[in-house]
Amino acid sequence: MVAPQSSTYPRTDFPEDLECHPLLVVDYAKVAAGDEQEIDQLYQACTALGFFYLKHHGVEDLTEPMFAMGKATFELPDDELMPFEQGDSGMSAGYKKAGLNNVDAKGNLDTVHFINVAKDDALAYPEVRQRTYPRTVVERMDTVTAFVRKSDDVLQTLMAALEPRLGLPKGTLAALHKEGDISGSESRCILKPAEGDKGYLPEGKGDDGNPAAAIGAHTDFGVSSRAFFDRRPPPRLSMLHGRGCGGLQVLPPGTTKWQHIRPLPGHAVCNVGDTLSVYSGNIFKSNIHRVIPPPPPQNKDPRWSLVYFLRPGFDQPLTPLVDQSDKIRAHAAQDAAMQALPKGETAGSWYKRRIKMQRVANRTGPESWKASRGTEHDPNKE
Ligand SMILES: O=C(O)CCC(=O)C(=O)O
Ligand SMILES: [Fe+2]
Repeated sequence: MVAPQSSTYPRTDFPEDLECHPLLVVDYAKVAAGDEQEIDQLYQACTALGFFYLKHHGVEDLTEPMFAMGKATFELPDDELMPFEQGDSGMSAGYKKAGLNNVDAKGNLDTVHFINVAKDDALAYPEVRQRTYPRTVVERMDTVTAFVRKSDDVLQTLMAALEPRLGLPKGTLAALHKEGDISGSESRCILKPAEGDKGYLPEGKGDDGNPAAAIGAHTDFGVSSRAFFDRRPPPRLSMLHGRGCGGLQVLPPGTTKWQHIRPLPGHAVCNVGDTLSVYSGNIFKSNIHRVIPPPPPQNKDPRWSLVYFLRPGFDQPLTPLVDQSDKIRAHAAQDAAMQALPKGETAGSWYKRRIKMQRVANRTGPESWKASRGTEHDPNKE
């Protein structure tokens, strides 16, 4: 069945009867208005799976122009795109061509294209703070700037609402994610092309004989709002927007079975990433997730998604905020993953190592894959 949601994007529906992992729903408008019950719900989501749906977030009208920017970019010929490829040195901003990242220890290749725009570049435009971008991005920088600005505000508001629950003084988390400090914060438009389309790559075979992932199992770095938070360190908060296409899966703690996240119209999927989890002393969870080819009939469609990743300034130490909160100190003291955190990491060193080690060009064997995960210190994660 073709869902009549967008005249420019006909697609099939996510299967109604497919079993999915339920997520708590958080109403952004209520959190922003200081509704204590809603903030409790947000706190609960961050301490359990670290993933939740976010509604009434105000980013709704900014997503289709971002997908249009992505479409124009991915249609460019390779000789125009490749000069902006993110490269093998640990930079995320830029174009990432499908097939240049690994998705598992075996060395299978990813099948998705990214166009990542650094918050630093979007907000400072026309000043170049990290790098330059293809003309399709530059021509639409006002679109990108609006999306980055709004998404960043949403995630900063959520973090600020959580500070009292963590026992943190007001403004502690904002200071770690300060505008103007060079960081890994970025917008990301993702395309997994349909079979036969430009840039399509078939998935390889995993160890279990099933198709390999399109994006391998990982946690996010900071805070994501794609539909919202991801799992696997480095730290962050993210916000994810889809176009109704499935394929995102989570591996709930203590289980071995990957579970689908159902795409819900108008809802972003948000998740806590590694940095926010570490700052909280692991009170908040950064959960492992991945993207697989969407369940039929959506496996015949192109898969589009859009994420905003909020990540701390590169120079910020990556360590639990034990001096600012007794609650965090007490939690970190009895948390095995926090005790095993590598010393001397910054948000930047953690992030760059992970980006770098998932690149095919830097693969030495299963150990380089492991070094890209960010969870190697954590006895509770694979
Ligand atoms: O496309 C998605 O649904 C998830 C993407 C993701 O997890 C990521 O880019 O970190
Ligand atoms: Fe992710």
